[in-house]
Amino acid sequence: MSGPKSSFQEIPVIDLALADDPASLPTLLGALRIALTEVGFLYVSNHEVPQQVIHSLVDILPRLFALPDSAKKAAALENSKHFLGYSGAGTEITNGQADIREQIEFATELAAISNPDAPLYEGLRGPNQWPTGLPELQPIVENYILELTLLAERFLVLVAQALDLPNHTFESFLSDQHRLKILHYPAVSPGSVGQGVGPHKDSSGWWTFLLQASPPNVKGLQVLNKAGDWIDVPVIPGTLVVNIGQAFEVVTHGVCKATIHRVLSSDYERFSIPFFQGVRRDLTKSEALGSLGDHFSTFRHDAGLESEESMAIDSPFLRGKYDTWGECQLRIKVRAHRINGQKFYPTVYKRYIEDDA
Ligand SMILES: O=C(O)CCC(=O)C(=O)O
Ligand SMILES: [Fe+2]
Repeated sequence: MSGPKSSFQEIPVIDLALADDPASLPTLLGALRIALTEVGFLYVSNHEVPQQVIHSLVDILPRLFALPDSAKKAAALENSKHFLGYSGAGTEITNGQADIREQIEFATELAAISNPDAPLYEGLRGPNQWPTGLPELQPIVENYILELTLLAERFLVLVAQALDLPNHTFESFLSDQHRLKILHYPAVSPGSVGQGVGPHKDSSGWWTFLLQASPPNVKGLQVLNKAGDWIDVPVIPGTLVVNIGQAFEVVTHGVCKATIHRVLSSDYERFSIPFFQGVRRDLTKSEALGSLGDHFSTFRHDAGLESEESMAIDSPFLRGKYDTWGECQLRIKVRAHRINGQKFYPTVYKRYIEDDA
């Protein structure tokens, strides 16, 4: 066991351009390994998502959220069995409290599953809903999802290398559906602070890639360090914020942590866009724990990385009664959006709501 682990005070920036030259790659991988095992949050710069793809999306946000209610309602999430579409501020609950943010959730465009024998969680797959009155939105969002899908895959190769694993180790955990949330945190009255989104670990994906889409003077995102202090994650133009999701924490046996974070509302409105790289819905607990267990047990013997907490993974996926990642996801969605749960998943609604595992 090493001494007390350093409690990070800021979020590291990983320059992906260093991967282009074999001479600088080891520097990148060393920094990434520290970010993975000691912080769980990082920025990436030189990520190669075309600036025009990002700018088009950022530019359209004010118009998107200024659409009339009727245009937003045309894409209402509560009409989607797949939990895709628009939901108003206060309708989503994190940590038992309503979040002050409105959002529109999209995903890789997929047809709904029609096989009645498919597991219930396959209902998460399905088509996007688009608000009316803003036809430019669809190609902009689709391009962005495509670029982020590619970036996220490239990034996983570096993560594998940083953790001494073969390049494509993590691809086998990915699903056909990645999800994108476009978030608007309205300003709260001057001087007050509200729950933009409550403290949480990301539970919907393998990794999260977040575009903070407001100017640098707009604060809000914070990360909890090991000493229990909230550390600001300021906007750094040209970067994306990248953080670990719970499935990755499970597969790495807690060596790489899904770090807790939150957003505080302020007297500035704020826009942000997390991309959640999807995890295979049929991934079971035994597969998640078994596949790389031996590899990560060697990390725990490595003096620099040994820690109690890395052995006690706190995960609803592991704790809960549901064996697949897909069912765990469906439960999360039903609990976050109860109208949809009641309407589309009546056979499991009560069980999921009452199960606080
Ligand atoms: O808006 C942000 O900066 C973070 C959002 C977030 O943590 C989430 O939606 O999981
Ligand atoms: Fe999050």
